[in-house]
Amino acid sequence: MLRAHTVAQVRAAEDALMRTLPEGALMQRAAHGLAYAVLDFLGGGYGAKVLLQVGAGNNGGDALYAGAVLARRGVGVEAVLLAPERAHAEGLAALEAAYGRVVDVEDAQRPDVVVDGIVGIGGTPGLRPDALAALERFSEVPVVAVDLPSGVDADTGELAGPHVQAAITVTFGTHKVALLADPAAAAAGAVLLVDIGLELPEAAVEALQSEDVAALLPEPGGESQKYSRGVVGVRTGSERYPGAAVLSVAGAGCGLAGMVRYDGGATDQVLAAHPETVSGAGRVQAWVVGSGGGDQASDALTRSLEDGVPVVVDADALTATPRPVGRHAILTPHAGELARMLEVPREDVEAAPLRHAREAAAAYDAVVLLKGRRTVVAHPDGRARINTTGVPWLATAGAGDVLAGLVGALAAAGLEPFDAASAGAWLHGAAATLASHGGPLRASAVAAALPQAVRGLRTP
Ligand SMILES: NC(=O)C1=CN([C@@H]2O[C@H](COP(=O)(O)OP(=O)(O)OC[C@H]3O[C@@H](n4cnc5c(N)ncnc54)[C@H](OP(=O)(O)O)[C@@H]3O)[C@@H](O)[C@H]2O)[C@@H](O)CC1
Ligand SMILES: Nc1ncnc2c1ncn2[C@@H]1O[C@H](COP(=O)(O)OP(=O)(O)O)[C@@H](O)[C@H]1O
Ligand SMILES: [K+]
Repeated sequence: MLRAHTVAQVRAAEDALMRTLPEGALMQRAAHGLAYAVLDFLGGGYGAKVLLQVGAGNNGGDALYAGAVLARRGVGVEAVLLAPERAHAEGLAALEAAYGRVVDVEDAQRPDVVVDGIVGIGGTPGLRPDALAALERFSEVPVVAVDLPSGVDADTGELAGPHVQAAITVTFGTHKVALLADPAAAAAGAVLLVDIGLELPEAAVEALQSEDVAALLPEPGGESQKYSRGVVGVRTGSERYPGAAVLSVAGAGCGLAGMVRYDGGATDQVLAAHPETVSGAGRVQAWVVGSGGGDQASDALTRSLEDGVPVVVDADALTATPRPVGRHAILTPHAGELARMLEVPREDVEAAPLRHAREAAAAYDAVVLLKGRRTVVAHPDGRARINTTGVPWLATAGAGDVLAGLVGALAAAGLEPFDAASAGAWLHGAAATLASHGGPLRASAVAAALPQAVRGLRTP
């Protein structure tokens, strides 16, 4: 499991560890990890040029110490001090002892990499004008961010004005929430974690990794039969929107549940595309409702909720969902749908997806899966997972229908709603990556790639 912690949690863990270590040891660990990440990024040290942007706090200290390591490896290191009188004194001495140079930003040479040591977990979101001006001098040069891309809100993943756009972020001890949650996570680039030995409490936000998903997936045994593996019922689509039914059944029929029942208005099309589907109502272990359901979505939702089994609620059924609906429901809105449910502007949801998913989970007392580049799965008890698989090509019509069916299959197979939603999002993204091969994809291709994504988890 990849874990992200809040600033308060990180500070407490750092304080506890620092009491057991010689002065400055922790920063040395961080700075060495940072320096080697920069060397990797440069593909070697000798003859390369690095510019450090150094703020007044310990984030700047990390950059200065790393600069000293780089300078000793033959890198030409220059440092711009944004607050010269408050720059980390020992770090600055180390840099100068290694023949790194302090320069005014207008005198700096064009570097191969800018190291952003402006501000880390001690910052207020946004960037001050002097920091912004220093960054703009070499705006086309890739940035390695220290701990966080400066300017983002570490605990929420929200933005408040200008921020660094990094190629990579080298973070220390644990991920910060902003490195998982969009929109800030989109500013971090690839994230590298340097272990500095922190003992951390339960994470504020998690991201499932392949081994976590593998452990959650159902495993049929010799005694299994189709009913014991779980039956997923699908009440999606309509005469007007048969495609949504075909796609949600494609997701539900990924093979992780034992059987798919279809009980909606597009039976002929569903059976033509998926002959293994059983048509008509019957006993199920989870329902999927809403996608392409039009006017019938609300009725399908009401009937499905009466069964007391998990219900995946998508698209047209979302605004008809009672508040609270209860913990057997899994709501799967995109930002526009969640905005309508919470009666807020869509931009507000996009600017703060983690916060809005959590608010909705509390308001509905249900698991909420908010779709996006970084899909958020929020539990009403406050837990949250963020999905890191997928490719932008997945933003295509019908992809959400496949996801709803897949999550329904996992719930029918016995996963808790929170696990079904988060493992479903992971597999959906992994299947999209396989189907894409770096190019465009169709939603049906994502469904077709699901068995391969599952196989990939099972092959050591
Ligand atoms: N503690 C440890 O053992 C370890 C700590 N580590 C490292 O320390 C970092 C935390 O260091 P920190 O607490 O010194 O705060 P930090 O992030 O440098 O920011 C404070 C400075 O930024 C300034 N500033 C604020 N907002 C700003 C803005 N919007 N735009 C511009 N400037 C702004 C603010 O200025 P002021 O408000 O004082 O004028 C203040 O001077 C952490 O992220 C990690 O990198 C690692 O080495 C591991 C061991
Ligand atoms: N920029 C992006 N990068 C990766 N995945 C994305 C991005 N934008 C959206 N997605 C994913 O694409 C899917 C789109 O689903 P949705 O919006 O419900 O489409 P539809 O309603 O047409 O099926 C979701 O799984 C979502 O997480
Ligand atoms: K930084």
